[in-house]
Amino acid sequence: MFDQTNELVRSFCRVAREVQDPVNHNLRLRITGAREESNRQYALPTGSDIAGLIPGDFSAEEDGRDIIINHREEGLQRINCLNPKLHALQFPILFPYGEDDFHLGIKYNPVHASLNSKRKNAHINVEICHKGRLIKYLFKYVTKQRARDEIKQYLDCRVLSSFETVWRLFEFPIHERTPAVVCLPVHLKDQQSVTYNPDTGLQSVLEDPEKAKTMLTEYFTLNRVDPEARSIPYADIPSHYTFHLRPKHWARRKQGNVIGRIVFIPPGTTDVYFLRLLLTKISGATSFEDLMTVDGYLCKDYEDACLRRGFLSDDDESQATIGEVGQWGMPTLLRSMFVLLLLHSEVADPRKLFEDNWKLLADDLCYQTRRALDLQYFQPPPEFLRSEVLKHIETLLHAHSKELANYNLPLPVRDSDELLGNRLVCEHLNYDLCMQQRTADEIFATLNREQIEAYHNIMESVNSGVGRFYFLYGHGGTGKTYLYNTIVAKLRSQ
Ligand SMILES: Nc1ncnc2c1ncn2[C@@H]1O[C@H](COP(=O)(O)OP(=O)(O)OP(=O)(O)O)[C@@H](O)[C@H]1O
Repeated sequence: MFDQTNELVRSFCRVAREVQDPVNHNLRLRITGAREESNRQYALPTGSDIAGLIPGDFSAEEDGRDIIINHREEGLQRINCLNPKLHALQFPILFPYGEDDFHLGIKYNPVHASLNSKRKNAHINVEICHKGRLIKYLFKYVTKQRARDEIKQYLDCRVLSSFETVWRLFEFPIHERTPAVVCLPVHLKDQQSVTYNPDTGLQSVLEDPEKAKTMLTEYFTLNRVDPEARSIPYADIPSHYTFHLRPKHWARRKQGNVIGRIVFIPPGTTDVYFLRLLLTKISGATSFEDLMTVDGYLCKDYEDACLRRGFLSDDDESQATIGEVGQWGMPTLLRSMFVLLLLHSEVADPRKLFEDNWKLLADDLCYQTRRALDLQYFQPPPEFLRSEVLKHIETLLHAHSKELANYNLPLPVRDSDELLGNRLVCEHLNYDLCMQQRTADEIFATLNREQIEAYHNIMESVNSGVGRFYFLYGHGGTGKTYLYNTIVAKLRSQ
């Protein structure tokens, strides 16, 4: 592949052939950076910036990253490390087309690259360049990545580890997403986003019928022409149809497992939120007006249509919204959204909505409490977390001049630290449940017959709530503490 695609390799091979000929004894190959402007991602990289690409042992006699060529007549000739062709010579597998350096959109032929690496043709350049240590180094620097700020260097594409190089050359998957998700837009009539070239002029944008088409408008068109599509909700359309861009239209899906997701619109009074709500509930709409029409009556807006269809009479939609956002949103977002719902969405029973969802809204508070108390495994009591959520909601409501009482929500316990109980008790409750369970299981397996008998007696009393009083006695060193520890670990794990 290098012979065919890499200009530098071709030049070297040509010169190599020529120098075999005694007539061309004094032939000279010179590489010049004649390019006026470079499309490289990083100009003139320094050694410290490309820690992974410095060949050699960093020893005193190190000759930098220059390439040395042994010319028959003139002896050793140096190609300076600032020559932009250097990378293509040093790392022919990374820059198979003789590119100057890494840059966005770098040409890459994975089929040829992997074939080449299998055939090991990649060595040809290294031999010509007389840089044998390079091969050693490519493997050696696996353990020699001395990146100072690894994350930054990785993000800047400064470090390309040998694992990654091989991974990409062999086309192993970089990421996986199964099934593929198609994002479905929602917009009001004639309010879709349009991408256009500023040089073409706005009039031509307006006159282009394709610009007026979106997945949503074409969904309406599909419903007009395809009776089978009418039973499928907008969100499920990508599972059955694929969207083509030229011309824009939905066509029946022939293969592939794909799901659709309608873009999230925050709840509020915006019409587009209610349009989305209609699209999630109604199948087969043929136009925006069709969605707004209820029993032959054209409603004044989408909210009106939702009301007439009875979508806003209960809190199902609010519950579903919290449930949906709870899958991916942080609890802070959820709490803000809960308050937004209270403020704008006419929640019928705010108290029930709170009681059903407060645990979701408190997801981060357990962690925050642990950090505040510096007790890593402490499990705050539920009533404490519930009270903390209420405090957060109250603060958010205050920003809108509202009170918890306005929505019939319970009040938080003002001195909620009391709910946490005694600090010493908290410290004793600071244990990892899984670890306790493991310990209990491990020790239990080693108990002797008498210990097991005592264990079952005591545990039965605890589990049944009888609360008997036991006195464990025996000679010193006969395993009383051992048994006690087993029982404690078991009870703590519960
Ligand atoms: N079933 C068991 N399997 C393995 N080791 C055990 C078992 N029971 C007790 N041991 C070990 O025996 C030693 C003494 O046990 P332990 O300290 O529980 O005795 P004790 O009855 O509480 O002693 P003392 O009355 O002196 O406090 C400990 O090293 C403990 O790990």
